[in-house]
Formats: sequence, structure tokens, C-alpha cells
Amino acid sequence: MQTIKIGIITSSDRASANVYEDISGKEIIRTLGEYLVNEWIPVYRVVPDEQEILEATMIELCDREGCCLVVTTGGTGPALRDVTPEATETVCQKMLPGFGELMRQVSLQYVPTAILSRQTAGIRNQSLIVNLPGKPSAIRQCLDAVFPAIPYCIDLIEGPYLETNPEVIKVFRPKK
Ligand SMILES: Nc1ncnc2c1ncn2[C@@H]1O[C@H](COP(=O)(O)OP(=O)(O)OP(=O)(O)O)[C@@H](O)[C@H]1O
Ligand SMILES: Nc1nc2c(c(=O)[nH]1)N[C@H]1C(S)=C(S)[C@@H](COP(=O)(O)O)O[C@H]1N2
Repeated sequence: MQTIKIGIITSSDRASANVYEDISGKEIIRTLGEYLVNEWIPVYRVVPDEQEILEATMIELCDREGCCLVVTTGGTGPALRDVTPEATETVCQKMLPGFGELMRQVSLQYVPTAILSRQTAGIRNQSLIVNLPGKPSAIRQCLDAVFPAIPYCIDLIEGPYLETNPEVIKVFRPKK
């Protein structure tokens, strides 16, 4: 059986320059490790907020590394250098706007500035790309909201069968 790979991309000028430690990317890896019962390998990159670098990194993780899922953090806001949603839209053939809609709705329970995130998700070939905000606390809040739909989404693009620990998070697969 093929190894399941999941990509994690942190888009942050300061984390990529080692001004601060990348807590958010590591929190994605930790959270997915709690959710999944499958064996999986993280493919982790920390890059500056540069659209070309983000696009190249997403393409590398999807096409060359064969990640079925790529989760990004950071660069989703209105700041001049925030370009993660643009990079995601450029590399994806199909967008899944429901991911951003749900994550913003859930995040509003925590911060009124949740509406400032343009986070989205989309499909590139057989990979699902999901954007999360940069704040470390946003990672678990957003993943807990959307992860129940992710394994079925990956089934639909003929990726690996993801299984979770139901005591941590329950996934939903409509009965065939
Ligand atoms: N990857 C990360 N790891 C740890 N803390 C982060 C990370 N990303 C953001 N933060 C924290 O959240 C705050 C707001 O994040 P935001 O994404 O707006 O940063 P930013 O101003 O775009 O800067 P940068 O791109 O250099 O991270 C940051 O000031 C930092 O304290
Ligand atoms: N759950 C959650 N969502 C959140 C936030 C947060 O702290 N928690 N911060 C908001 C803020 S202040 C901004 S500017 C946007 C974009 O953040 P980003 O540019 O780091 O991706 O995410 C928003 N969404």
C-alpha cells in the first residue's frame, strides 16, 4: 500500500526568516496526528508570503510528493503581502468555497476579526488544498470544523481512505 502523505505549508515572512518559531504549522501536524489512525508522513515547508513560491510549493507537494491533502497556514488576510488564497486559486482546478464559509462562521465564535480571513479550499488533480489563518489558536478551531468532511472529499478524488479516532473527531461519509 502507498504511504499516505500530507503537506503542511506555513506562509509567514517572519517564521520563514526565523524571527519567530512556526507554531501554527507544527500545530497542524500535531492535530492531524491526533485525528488520524492511518500511518502518514508530513511533508512540511515554511515559506515567505510570496505568491510564486507558494504556488511552486503547493505544486511540489501535490504533484511530486503526491500529498492527498495540503493544509496551509497564514497569508489569508487583507494585508498587502497576504496571497495564500490567490496561490490556491491559481493552482486548483476546482474551488470548494464551503470550507472557507464554515471556518469563518466557526471562527466568529472566537474573534470578530474572523471575517478578515479569505481562507478557501480547492482541488488540484487528486489533492485537496485547505487554507487556515496564521494564528496558532485558529488551527484547531478551523480543523475541528471542516475535518469531518475531508476524508469523504479525498474518497471522491480517489485518494487514500483516511480513518480517524472517533473519540477525537468523527468523520462523515454518506452511505452509498
Ligand atoms: N506560523 C506562526 N507561528 C507562530 N505564530 C504565528 C504564526 N503566524 C502568525 N503568528 C502569530 O499571529 C500573529 C498574526 O499573524 P499574521 O499572519 O497576521 O502575521 P503577519 O503580520 O502576516 O506576519 P508574518 O507573515 O511575518 O507571520 C503574528 O504576529 C504572530 O504573533
Ligand atoms: N479562528 C480564528 N480565525 C481567525 C483569526 C483568529 O485569531 N482565530 N484571526 C483573524 C484575523 S485577525 C485575520 S487578519 C485573518 C487572516 O489571518 P492570516 O493572514 O494570518 O491568515 O484571520 C482571521 N481568522
